[in-house]
Amino acid sequence: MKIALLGYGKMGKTIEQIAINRGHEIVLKIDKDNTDYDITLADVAIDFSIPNVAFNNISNCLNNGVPVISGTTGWLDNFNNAVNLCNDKKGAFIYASNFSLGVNIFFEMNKYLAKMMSNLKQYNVSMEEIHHTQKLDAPSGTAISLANDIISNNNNFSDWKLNENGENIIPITAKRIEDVPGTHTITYASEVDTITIDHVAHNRQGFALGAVIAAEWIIGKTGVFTMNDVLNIG
Ligand SMILES: NC(=O)C1=CN([C@@H]2O[C@H](COP(=O)(O)OP(=O)(O)OC[C@H]3O[C@@H](n4cnc5c(N)ncnc54)[C@H](O)[C@@H]3O)[C@@H](O)[C@H]2O)C=CC1
Ligand SMILES: O=C(O)C1=N[C@H](C(=O)O)C[C@H](O)C1
Repeated sequence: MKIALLGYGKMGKTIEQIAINRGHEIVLKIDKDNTDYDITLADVAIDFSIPNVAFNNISNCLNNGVPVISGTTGWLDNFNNAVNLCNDKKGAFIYASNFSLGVNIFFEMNKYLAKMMSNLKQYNVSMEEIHHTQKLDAPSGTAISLANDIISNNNNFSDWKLNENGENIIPITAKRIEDVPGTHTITYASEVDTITIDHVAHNRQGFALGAVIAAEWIIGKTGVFTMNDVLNIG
């Protein structure tokens, strides 16, 4: 498979190693100094870039009939536009706030726990995410997915806020610490006890492998998909 890497930073480079080990060819490595390219050279594109260029990258792929996987976070104001463009062009597109198998299992655990806690109003939920200091967005895309899944599965919470508490609000704290690949913790606390679940990434390999598996899976398909479709969980 001929792969275009849209974004050749920490994730782009990790994806490159895994893709080559799985027998794929990297035909384009695009970064901020190299944005003039012919996307039709690729069978599939993998976008791990920056929030304000992700939608342009995705649109360019969809307008040229190239299936696209995007892991870039912080651009979701344009998500519905990407979905509409994909449907108009009969293209293929997957966005995931987190491509790792472990986090996708964690997403399911979070939904299950949120549902279980729905009748237990004595518990307040909160979330903490920790990432490296170069991260541009806060809260993380993964934290937003987790919060939205709690809201969909638990009647006690209707919104999330960064560093803000309030009735029916899930407060999210974002910490930035050198070299942390990604840690997410969800806490339900009552006066008598605390229940905590967490996911700790040890490196970026899990995210990158999931993105390459998604790219392999999407070839020949039409539509907007999620990692649940790829991994067949949930
Ligand atoms: N969904 C997931 O599983 C994961 C998502 N991420 C997200 O992926 C994104 C990238 O993360 P990192 O690789 O750690 O960041 P990074 O800062 O190391 O790399 C970003 C790259 O984007 C490039 N870039 C800038 N302008 C561009 C343009 N116009 N076209 C193409 N590339 C351009 C930069 O030159 C750089 O190479 C972030 O949004 C991060 O939150 C990161 C890890 C996992
Ligand atoms: O920027 C990162 O590094 C990560 N970003 C994603 C997010 O915002 O959730 C996924 C992962 O946690 C690493």
